[in-house]
Amino acid sequence: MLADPSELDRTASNMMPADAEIQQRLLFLEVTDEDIRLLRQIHPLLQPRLPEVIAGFYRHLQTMPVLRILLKDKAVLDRLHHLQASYFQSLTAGDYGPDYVRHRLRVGLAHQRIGLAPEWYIGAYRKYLGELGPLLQELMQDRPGQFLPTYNALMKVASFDMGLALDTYIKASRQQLRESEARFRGAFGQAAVGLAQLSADGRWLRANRKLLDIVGYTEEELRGMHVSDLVTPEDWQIDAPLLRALADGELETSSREKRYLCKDGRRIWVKATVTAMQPDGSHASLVAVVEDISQRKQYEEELMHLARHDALTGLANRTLLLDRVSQAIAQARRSGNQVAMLFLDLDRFKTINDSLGHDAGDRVVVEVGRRLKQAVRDADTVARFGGDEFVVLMPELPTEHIAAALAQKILNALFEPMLIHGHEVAPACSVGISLYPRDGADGKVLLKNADAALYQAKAMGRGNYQFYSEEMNARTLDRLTLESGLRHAVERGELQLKYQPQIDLASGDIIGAEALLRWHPAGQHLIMPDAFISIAEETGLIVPIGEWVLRTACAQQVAWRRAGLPNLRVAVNLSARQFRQPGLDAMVARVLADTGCPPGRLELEITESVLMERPDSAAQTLQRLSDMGVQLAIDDFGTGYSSLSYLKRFPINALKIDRSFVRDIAMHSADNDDGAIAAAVIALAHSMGLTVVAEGVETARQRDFLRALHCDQAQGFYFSEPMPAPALEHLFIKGEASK
Ligand SMILES: Nc1nc2c(ncn2[C@@H]2O[C@@H]3COP(=O)(O)O[C@H]4[C@@H](O)[C@H](n5cnc6c(=O)[nH]c(N)nc65)O[C@@H]4COP(=O)(O)O[C@H]3[C@H]2O)c(=O)[nH]1
Repeated sequence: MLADPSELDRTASNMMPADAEIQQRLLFLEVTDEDIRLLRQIHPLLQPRLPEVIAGFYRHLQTMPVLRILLKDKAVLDRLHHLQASYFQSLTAGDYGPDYVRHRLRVGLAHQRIGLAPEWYIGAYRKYLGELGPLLQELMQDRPGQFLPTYNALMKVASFDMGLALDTYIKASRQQLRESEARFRGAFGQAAVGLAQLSADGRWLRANRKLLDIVGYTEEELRGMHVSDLVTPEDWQIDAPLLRALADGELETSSREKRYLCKDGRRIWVKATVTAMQPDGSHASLVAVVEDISQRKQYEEELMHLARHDALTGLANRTLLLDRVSQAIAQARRSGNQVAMLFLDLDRFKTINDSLGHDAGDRVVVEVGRRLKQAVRDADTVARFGGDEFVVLMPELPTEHIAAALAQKILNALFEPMLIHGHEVAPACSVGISLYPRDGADGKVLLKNADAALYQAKAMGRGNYQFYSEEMNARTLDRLTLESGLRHAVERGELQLKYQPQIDLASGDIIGAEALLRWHPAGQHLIMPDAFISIAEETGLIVPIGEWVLRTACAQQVAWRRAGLPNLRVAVNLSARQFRQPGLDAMVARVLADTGCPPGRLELEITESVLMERPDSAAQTLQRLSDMGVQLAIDDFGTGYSSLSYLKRFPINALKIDRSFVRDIAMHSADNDDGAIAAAVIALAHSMGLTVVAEGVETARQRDFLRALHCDQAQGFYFSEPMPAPALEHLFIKGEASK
């Protein structure tokens, strides 16, 4: 593209030599008045021939491929033609003052701008003079004696022109250099990234404002420093060979994220890209582009932390735990030690959540996390898997006794009550333990097996720990299998009821039995309710299953009566979902009518937390059931944080004291606080006309203790485990016989 004409004029004017210099040049070229006279004389003769000279000149230029490219644009060519014509007109006009010079500079500039290099320029002049020689000779045939002086005069002016043209090249190039340097200085100084020049051996030579801001040094301070002074020793170990490779030309560019040590002692993250400027020259200099990426690194670290930690407790999550397990296994493989995985969940978390709210649940989880951290060694990892599930990883375990000791320590730690929203909560937990290498070769298998052991610990009555054993595997069906199996459990006749006798503490007589559900899928082990009731709840399967339980238990009550047993009471558990199911009372009435069980011989057990979820509608449902004559009991009393006076609003008949409560009070003597509280609860319940049933009585001491407190009834392993209906019949008959 040809430059803007007014810009060309301006630049040409800026380049104008002083008048004295013009005179000096003409003098040196020996341009005389005689020369000017001769040129003026030939001037009119030359004019008609100029187009042919110019055309020949451009034809010549276009014989060179490189020039052909430059001149291919028609507009450029036309403009050059035009300039050339006016040039020729003034060449022999005999006026070589400032206007002439300005014009020459302008033509030179135009050529320089389109990239016509000086060597082509000089070649072009040679072409002119070569063409003009014979032309002059032809035009001056009548004055052959003047040919040489005229040609000589033409040569002098052409040389003057050539000098001016070369001036434009030199001055324009210098100007361009100055401009590009100014641009570079501007860009360098104001760049939004840190920029620096370094010597090949890594000394700082120059740095821009941004870099100085990043590192906190002044340019003078930095100039005396070496790159190794800014990086950490670990980073320098990596950087040193890279710097050598850059200086030796083996590497063009190196880009790394690393830490810089700032003047104020801070360590920041930067991305430094260092490029060798003359990789093959002996004096390579290096240019560094330095970006402060501390913020990005911080976000990355936070993201990384979030991705590997539980947000509520800050403990490791599953991903981080599995990572640590792999490390621990690799380490154990070398040392010959074992790795233990302790899987635990809280025994009463759902109750806490339901009765005290999710906020309280969260606080319990946080506190449990804190206690677990306190219980373990620094090298152990405590992870939370969401909900109330925690896992502790113990690497480098010389013997499994240490895992057992930690499990016991954890059980004790979580048994200690915590104060949440003014309530004393003792979440308690069960623990399942698996060991590498015995129980699995990788984290996932170890987790699965620790979970199976946990399941077993719960089935054994919670609040204890179990090591994994091979037989447990069969019992840990995964959830999906359970769910699909459960759908057909009723129709396939896989459900069974066991009955746990309930004893009148004063007389020792069996006065009733609690129906407890078991599921026995064909060809598999028996499955305990803890493993499937929650799935039945979530899927709604509890509604048909619950009806089956009620119907079977009521039918059993009638069968026992027919078999000659007294009018025993059957207790049946109602789950939360069942309790909220519309038409519950109608269903109960239908079952009672169908089976012939007297309503007063059926006791429905509802947990405290179910009542507290929606107390008003619960009261209405209970009232309808009570109106039918059905007995109502509050199950697991003591775990749900409701007060006795609160329960007054519900038409209930009995209170079942939770077995953890029974275990607590019986561990102490009657004159202790717990004993006093138990005595007060029983007395208060009596004053409200409620029967008190103690659950989970396991020892004679507990029985005696409860009897001394005037507790009415009890059930528990001490009297009998849950058993099939015929077994209960035998037990009853044996008891009668021994009277
Ligand atoms: N450590 C210890 N445990 C004792 C002792 N005496 C009895 N147990 C166990 O304590 C549980 C008492 O039942 P629950 O508190 O209603 O707790 C029941 C109840 O909430 C639920 N469940 C059982 N059957 C049904 C059912 O038909 N419907 C509904 N909705 N839930 C049921 O499953 C829970 C667990 O039932 P099971 O595994 O049969 O566990 C039974 C019983 O075997 C003792 O002395 N020591």
